[in-house]
Amino acid sequence: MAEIDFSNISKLYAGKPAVNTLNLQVASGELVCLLGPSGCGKTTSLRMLAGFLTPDAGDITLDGRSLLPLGPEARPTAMVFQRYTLWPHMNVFHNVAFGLKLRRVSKADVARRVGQALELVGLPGMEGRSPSQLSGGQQQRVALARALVLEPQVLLLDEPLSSLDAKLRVSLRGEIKAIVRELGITTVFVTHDQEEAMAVADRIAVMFGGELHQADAPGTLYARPATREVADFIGTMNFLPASATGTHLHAGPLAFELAGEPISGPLEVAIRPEDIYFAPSGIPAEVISESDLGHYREMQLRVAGLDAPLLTFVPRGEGSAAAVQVRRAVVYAGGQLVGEAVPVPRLVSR
Ligand SMILES: Nc1ncnc2c1ncn2[C@@H]1O[C@H](COP(=O)(O)OP(=O)(O)OP(=O)(O)O)[C@@H](O)[C@H]1O
Repeated sequence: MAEIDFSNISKLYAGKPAVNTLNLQVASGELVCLLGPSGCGKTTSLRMLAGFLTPDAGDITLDGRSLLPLGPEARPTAMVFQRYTLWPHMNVFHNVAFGLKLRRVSKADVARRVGQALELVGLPGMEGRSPSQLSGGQQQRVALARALVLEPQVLLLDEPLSSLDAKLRVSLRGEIKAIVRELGITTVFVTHDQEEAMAVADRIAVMFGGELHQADAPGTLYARPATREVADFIGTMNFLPASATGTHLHAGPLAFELAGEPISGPLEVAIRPEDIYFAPSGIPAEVISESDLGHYREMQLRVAGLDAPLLTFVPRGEGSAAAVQVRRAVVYAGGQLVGEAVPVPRLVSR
């Protein structure tokens, strides 16, 4: 078991909260990504969990026991940092073995565990190499082996892939996911890259300005962003001002039925670009710009009755027409999600 609980955690710098009343649970064996723009408090949260920073309020527990009285070295956590932090004068073996030696593990066990850890990260037999003889990706694998060899209950990853090139990032993130799954190790992974978070996480915790806005599975986060900020940050979104009467919503010529409590007043309807499609029976629209992005086309549309253009993604091979329809939308009041909405077919006047 290794269940983490951030309970009402706050951290202030010069009286300003870097993390404000964070409540977040990470289940045993779960991989949770902390995601958000620069300065949102994700690194501060991770460092409090690791013991490098002390919270000003709240508690962090592991399996119900507070971690706060323990220094970093006494916590059952191991961290991998953004920059390869290998000791350049030590070979791979000694880099990975370092923590075990501090723990007075026997020589034979050190050799066995280092061998196993290197195998796990795909670098078997590399013990004798010096860090300068390794690529960036290999160095980060060694850093991962150095963390895993300690058999921590909790693995902490602080932007571990951000100094690698794009292709390598994609392959290594897949490997990290597979390794932590195999080991069943509770993992907290900090990233500002939403695609990375979507690809690796069981759940993503999205933070803005020190506040947690939503912690959900990637699919849920994408389909039902809890706040307008999450909706804007994750993927691409069209926002339209709308008004409501009960469960009937209007955004210019678009009419929706809200699946939720009746509501009144000003709202915003948010529509993913891929949920806008060409349909001859839809609302008149004109393509004002278009870019071919390979597997799909991105189009700006001027839709009759709407002030702002709508962005749509059109799969390769699909044609366009002079009218559009909407598949689904999500609705925000005061920046908070109030529900999903489905379009009401437009009555065609004859
Ligand atoms: N040592 C410090 N002294 C003062 N302010 C700090 C300190 N460390 C962080 N902050 C502030 O706390 C807030 C949260 O910082 P944090 O590093 O946790 O954000 P982050 O989401 O990890 O950002 P990034 O992706 O840029 O690392 C920021 O406003 C930052 O400026």
